[in-house]
Amino acid sequence: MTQDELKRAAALAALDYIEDDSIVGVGTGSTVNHFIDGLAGMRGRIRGAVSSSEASSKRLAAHGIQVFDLNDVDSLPVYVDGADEIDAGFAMIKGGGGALTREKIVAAVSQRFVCICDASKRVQTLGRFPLPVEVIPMARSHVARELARLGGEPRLREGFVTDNGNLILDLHGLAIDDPAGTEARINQIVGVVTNGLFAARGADLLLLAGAQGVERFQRA
Ligand SMILES: O=C(CO)[C@H](O)[C@H](O)COP(=O)(O)O
Repeated sequence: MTQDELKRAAALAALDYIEDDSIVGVGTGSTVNHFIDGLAGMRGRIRGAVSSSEASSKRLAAHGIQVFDLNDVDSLPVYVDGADEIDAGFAMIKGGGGALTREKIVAAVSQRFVCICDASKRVQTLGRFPLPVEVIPMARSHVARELARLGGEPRLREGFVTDNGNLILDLHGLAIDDPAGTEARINQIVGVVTNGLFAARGADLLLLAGAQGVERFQRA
């Protein structure tokens, strides 16, 4: 199977966790695009979705799925999203698509985070994938200097502006032994909106697609 076929298999497995009459939290990325396409088949059974990006909102709307403003929703039973890396403790690096801040917000109001991935995303230690950090534009150089002090090499994502009008610094070469500590530490730098470590609020369920099919792992 190709990587895209594996992503699709993981995404479709997540449909098992969607409750009738619910509003679904929806992430961003190529794996989630398969999930949205699958969700279209449940259109009459769900109330709609809360989306983590303009791209996902557009795709949901194209399928006739109503997109709710998060401010009009108190809580979501399930949030479905992909990841760039996930470790054994279900901490993740996310934000390869630059939607990390809205993803973190929607995940925060969701009762259950269902992570959908192909098997290549599972790692021993987070950090081979560059860690995205969303930054207020005027703080770009200050934040880059502070990130460099942590030991990594920050690189501006050229030509990219987030849905929130901010910039992304991708932090290369940082071995992340303490995901929760690193997440908190980077978020304390003035000018950082948030970073792509999802450790304080990691995944609850991992649907991992490999050659043998989709394996389901519940967070201990
Ligand atoms: O965090 C994300 C977007 O901001 C994505 O979930 C992550 O980048 C994985 O993407 P893909 O499903 O395309 O491999």
